[in-house]
Amino acid sequence: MSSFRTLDDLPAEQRVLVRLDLNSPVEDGVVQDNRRFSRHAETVAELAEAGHRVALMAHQGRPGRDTFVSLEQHAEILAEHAGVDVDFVADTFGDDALAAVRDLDTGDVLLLENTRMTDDELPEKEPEEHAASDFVETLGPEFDAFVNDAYSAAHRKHASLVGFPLRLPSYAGRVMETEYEANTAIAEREFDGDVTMVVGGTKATDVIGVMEALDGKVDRFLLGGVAGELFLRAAGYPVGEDIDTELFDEQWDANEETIRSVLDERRDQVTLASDLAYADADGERAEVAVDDIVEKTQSFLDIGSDTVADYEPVIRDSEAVFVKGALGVFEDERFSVGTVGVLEAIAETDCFSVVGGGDTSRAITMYGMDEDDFSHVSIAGGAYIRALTGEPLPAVELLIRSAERDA
Ligand SMILES: Nc1ncnc2c1ncn2[C@@H]1O[C@H](COP(=O)(O)OP(=O)(O)O)[C@@H](O)[C@H]1O
Ligand SMILES: O=C(OP(=O)(O)O)[C@H](O)COP(=O)(O)O
Repeated sequence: MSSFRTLDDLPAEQRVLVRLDLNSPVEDGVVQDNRRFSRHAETVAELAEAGHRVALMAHQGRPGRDTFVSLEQHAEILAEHAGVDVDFVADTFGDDALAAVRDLDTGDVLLLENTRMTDDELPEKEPEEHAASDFVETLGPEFDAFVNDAYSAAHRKHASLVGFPLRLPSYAGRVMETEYEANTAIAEREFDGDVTMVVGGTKATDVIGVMEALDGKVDRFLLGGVAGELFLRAAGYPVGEDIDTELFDEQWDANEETIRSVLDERRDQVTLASDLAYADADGERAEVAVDDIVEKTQSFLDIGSDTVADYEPVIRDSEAVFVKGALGVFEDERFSVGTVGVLEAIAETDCFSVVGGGDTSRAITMYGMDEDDFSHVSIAGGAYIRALTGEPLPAVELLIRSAERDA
């Protein structure tokens, strides 16, 4: 079977360009520490200790969102976890970035600015087009090798993920290697009993896009979060439209056809919320049955308690449960009932369980649950459900192409 090279194959004393996924929750401008830092720190420490000259790239948020911030704080958090100094330069591939890269000595580590701050990074394009961008053509020649550790971003065809492997000998970092192996093994597993997928979160497009491809693998989908509201909207309920957010209408336009087709063709496999929660005039959690919503006047921020009670027995009767996305805004305790209720129900059973996503997996630690009660907790969300379909991840394919080219 074709495979990629790992750090075990990396020659000594390289100038290495490394892609991490440090995309993190940001609260009031403050980047929140999470498992992505501790996991990537292992790769960074290994490269520094081996005496390579290390320049790191990563993205944070999406342009236009509150989470789209500089990586300056990320350098400090990563340094603490890795136990090595991590310098930061507020530039992606301009003169300041090139000067800092050329200044690297053996064992030094430098973090470049948020890759999404260069226009060349987004949107999705073919690898050949990205490889010909100014970003890749300028930065690439400064290095001997490219290491991709960003498994959780490997479903994206962005310049920093698929452009550099066409220019440089490329290797998988330790996180890429272990997450790829774990998620591939999970995708290949067969289950005799029912397989349930809990679908929520804000990145509805990522999950809705793979629901059809998971046909035959997943018996039942339990819906919540933004994705769940979009399904309720398709079923005729006046929810899932933007009031103060930009989460719904754009994703509705992109996914309406697929949602309607999923509902037409496999309505009995999809369970929608029967009630939703919102903040009332006093700021208290209030719940309403979806049948009683006549007009959309407020934002819904969680599934309701009756829905949690509907979902619990389905989880108890499942042989495997996959979670992608939170069922509500669990960071606010008032709206944690759905996410925590469902995760606790999973933890109490002995079913095979996987919880994925940078944000969603954080609920486990935030609410004092034990990670050992789940079979696998992945720092990847969209990449892990794409892997479940058996479809290749673009950035992984490019690592394999690089190994084949240099064989
Ligand atoms: N109804 C909702 N409205 C707004 N945000 C929601 C809602 N339900 C869940 N969320 C948010 O979804 C986020 C997780 O979504 P997403 O980024 O898609 O997942 P992950 O990063 O875990 O892959 C959580 O941080 C939670 O606050
Ligand atoms: O956090 C990520 O994905 P995830 O939320 O599916 O785990 C990745 O960093 C990809 O980020 P993106 O979904 O803005 O391209």
